[in-house]
Amino acid sequence: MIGIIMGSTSDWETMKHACDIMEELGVPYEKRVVSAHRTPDYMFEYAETARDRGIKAIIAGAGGAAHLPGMVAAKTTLPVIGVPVQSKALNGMDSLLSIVQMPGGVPVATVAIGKAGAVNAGLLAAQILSIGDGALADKLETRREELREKVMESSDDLV
Ligand SMILES: Nc1c(C(=O)O)ncn1[C@@H]1O[C@H](COP(=O)(O)O)[C@@H](O)[C@H]1O
Repeated sequence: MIGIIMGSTSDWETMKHACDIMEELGVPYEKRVVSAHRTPDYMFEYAETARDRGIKAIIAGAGGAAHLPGMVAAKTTLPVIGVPVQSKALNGMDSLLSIVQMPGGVPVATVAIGKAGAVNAGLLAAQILSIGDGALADKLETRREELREKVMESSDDLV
């Protein structure tokens, strides 16, 4: 199971794209609002209990002072994938820089700002799971092949 968390319901517009990937690939997941700033004790509990609850990787999205992915990573040794949500004031540069510059020893796999990042976070989590799941690996291969075919055919649109 994959844990998908976000700092606020206002991140849902972005983070739903990670959930869509889970649905598409048939990967079980849970989605929760968890905030390092607003619900610090719950964030600790979530991160500390995640492995024992069967979570295999955590996707954490946040915007602005996006400390959630890093703080969750500080409290678990599960893989944490950070999604920088596009902020209004600074277009997500603040989110990106808050997530990506982790100190040595506590990694967060940071993806791109916004929707593409959320999609890739979902795919990366699935790819991690696919190490021990051949059926999921096959689904990921099929998805790649479809993408390749779509791009090959897209040359015809250049009129
Ligand atoms: N960056 C964080 C954290 C955190 O890092 O723990 N908690 C909430 N937030 C972010 O605040 C932004 C504005 O939130 P509101 O829309 O609720 O005011 C959101 O993008 C959220 O991720």
